[in-house]
Amino acid sequence: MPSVYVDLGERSYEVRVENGLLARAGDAIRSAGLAGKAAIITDETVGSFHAAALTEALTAEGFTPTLHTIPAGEASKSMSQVEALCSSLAAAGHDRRSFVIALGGGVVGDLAGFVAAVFYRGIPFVQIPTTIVAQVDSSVGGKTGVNLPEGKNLLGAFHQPRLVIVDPEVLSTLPGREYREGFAEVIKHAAIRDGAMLAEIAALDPATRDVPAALISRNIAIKARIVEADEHETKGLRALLNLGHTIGHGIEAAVPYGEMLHGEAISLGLRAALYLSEKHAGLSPEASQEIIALLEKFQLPLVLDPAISDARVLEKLSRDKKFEAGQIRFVLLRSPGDAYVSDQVTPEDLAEAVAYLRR
Ligand SMILES: NC(=O)c1ccc[n+]([C@@H]2O[C@H](COP(=O)([O-])OP(=O)(O)OC[C@H]3O[C@@H](n4cnc5c(N)ncnc54)[C@H](O)[C@@H]3O)[C@@H](O)[C@H]2O)c1
Ligand SMILES: O=C(O)C(=O)C[C@@H](O)[C@H](O)[C@H](O)COP(=O)(O)O
Ligand SMILES: [Zn+2]
Repeated sequence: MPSVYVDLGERSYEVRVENGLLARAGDAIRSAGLAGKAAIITDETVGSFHAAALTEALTAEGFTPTLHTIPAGEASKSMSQVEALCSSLAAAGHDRRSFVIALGGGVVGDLAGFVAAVFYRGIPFVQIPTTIVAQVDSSVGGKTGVNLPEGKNLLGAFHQPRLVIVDPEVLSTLPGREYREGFAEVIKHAAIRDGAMLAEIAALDPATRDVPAALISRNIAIKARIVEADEHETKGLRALLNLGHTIGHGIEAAVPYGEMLHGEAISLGLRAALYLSEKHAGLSPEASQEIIALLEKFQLPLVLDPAISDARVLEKLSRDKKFEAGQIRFVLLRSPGDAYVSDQVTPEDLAEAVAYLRR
């Protein structure tokens, strides 16, 4: 199973993709050069399934980990949890030689990564992603942070992990809804950079809940190459990974955090981005439909709930981090695999695209 190396100079690291790797996590972490005291951060659900195996694997290698558990769900991606976790780490005797292990989905990864970025002004961390979203996307690239009531991911830091441990076997405990949402980010990666991957996704049978390890690696590699070229999203390339996220984040933040899963909101955001790509980027309706059919295949939402008002979505998305000095920067697709950042999209277009999601 191909592992992926993320080449970022002194911040480089390996993303190891291996079945059963969780049980060998202690050895993998030691081999990556980490030797201090470990703080495992997880959520209640993931912890109940996988924390014991991780603790055993670490103990077998001579680590003495402490366990810090948060409630499951997006509402935990908050500054109050950052403070609570930092206090918990300090109380457990962690210091600047310690390191954090994020065991969980994107919520745990973003939150624990941010804790690692700020605790004692920064300590190392390891990602052990347990959802598809986290294995193919959030565990790689070093974007860490939390939400504000005003919008998604508005506080954060770039802090690269020292190692990412991807064990596809941990996905066996993932509920169906979380399995399906993961494909929004997979379909996004195909749309941005790898049109041929759309056919591979189309060949999967969601009923089998299969997630081929090769598909996970392929997604990690797509993201890794983009992150290597534009680690801090200053060159207009990393912003491509935000396809579907301007309107998607607006929708995710328009309801109480956790009500809609990230991938579900991104599915709606992708449909809106495809609409604007047909309007401004010459995307063919056939290509657009090919991508929508995949979102449908994974039963992802495509129509916006009438209870969520357009005005609320537009207010939340107005804080999109890609916008600068009032200029809207929006990711469009010319064709599958060919995305770019456009400054052609107007506020009226955004309102039109949100309204389009009613149909
Ligand atoms: N940093 C990045 O680059 C990046 C990329 C994509 C998404 N994200 C962020 O990731 C978050 C979404 O991540 P997510 O979709 O993984 O959500 P999540 O972490 O909330 O996980 C979803 C649910 O699945 C449960 N779960 C996780 N792994 C499980 C397992 N193996 N077995 C059983 N249950 C399990 C969790 O307890 C949770 O209830 C959002 O906050 C999003 O903004 C960040
Ligand atoms: O890693 C990136 O860059 C991404 O954009 C990946 C996204 O899937 C992810 O949701 C990310 O957290 C969004 O970043 P943000 O900067 O828009 O908050
Ligand atoms: Zn995302």
